[in-house]
Amino acid sequence: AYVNTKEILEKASQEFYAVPALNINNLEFLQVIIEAGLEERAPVIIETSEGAIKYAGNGNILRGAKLFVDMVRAYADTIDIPVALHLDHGKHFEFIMAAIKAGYSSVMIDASEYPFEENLKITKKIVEIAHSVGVSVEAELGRLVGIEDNVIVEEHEAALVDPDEAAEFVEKTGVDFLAPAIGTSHGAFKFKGAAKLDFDRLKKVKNLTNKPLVLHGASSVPQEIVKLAEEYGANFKGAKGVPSEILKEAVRYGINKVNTDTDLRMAFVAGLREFLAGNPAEFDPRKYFKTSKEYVKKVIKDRMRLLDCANKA
Ligand SMILES: O=C(COP(=O)(O)O)NO
Ligand SMILES: [Ca+2]
Ligand code: NA
Ligand SMILES: [Zn+2]
Repeated sequence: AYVNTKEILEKASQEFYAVPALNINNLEFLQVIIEAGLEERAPVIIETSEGAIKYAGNGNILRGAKLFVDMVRAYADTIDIPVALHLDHGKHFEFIMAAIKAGYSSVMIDASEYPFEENLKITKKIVEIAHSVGVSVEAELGRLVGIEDNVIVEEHEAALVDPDEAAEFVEKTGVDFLAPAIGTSHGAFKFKGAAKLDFDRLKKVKNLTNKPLVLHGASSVPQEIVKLAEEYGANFKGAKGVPSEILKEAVRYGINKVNTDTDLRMAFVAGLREFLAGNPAEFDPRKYFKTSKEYVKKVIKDRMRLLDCANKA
């Protein structure tokens, strides 16, 4: 069934488990996410960035948004696990409105690069619009280090979430779920030194807001995938993600939505490289994505179990 993201996350927050939010750009990722959800009996949160919407619609934003809603609903309306579609890192009004108009379950308004008051004002406006038509809203406080949606956020600018600000922010905006920056970053090259998240801030944000919380930049960059891809010519030197143990701890302290994009991308390309190296004569796209899809599916199933949302559909 096609549901509102808030429904999935409120339940997760009550029962202290988390659901992976899985980014898609094409049909193949959607197919294996649905298969994984059905096999694990897990709720499914699918998300698309603004770039994915532009990509799918050949630059036409509303067409791209509608394409994803129609694809996701074609699956969701015919299966018995809950499925939600979320706009990830909505930064531009045009994309947020297109997602709402097309029928997304929820939208993120990411105004985290602005000062607090500005972020609050922008987020409040989006919440009013989205809530008026039953769409739920995610917002972000603090900034991730490293590359944030192809905007390089310098180390020194990286500002982790201020828990007291978070309480005021949630109170004044009415946002449904919140992404507190606690030390992660997007992409395959996280952390300068040892992987470390600020759990003290996380616990405070949870206690002060009592809202479902989102961890961005949560890919683990499994080393076996890195090695396999490198065996077939990839160059992923220095790739590093969030260790599983740290993810489990984050869930214990109140993270309920775990944004996962990089791990899916790396599994897909590792499978593609391996398949193409071993099948020089193959040119049927229903075949040469096979290994890629298997690897992506396994990453997703493992993560559903790790986050404890398996058998929670
Ligand atoms: O935060 C993410 C994904 O993060 P990763 O790059 O760690 O998969 N999407 O919004
Ligand atoms: Ca941001
Ligand atoms: Na998001
Ligand atoms: Zn993110």
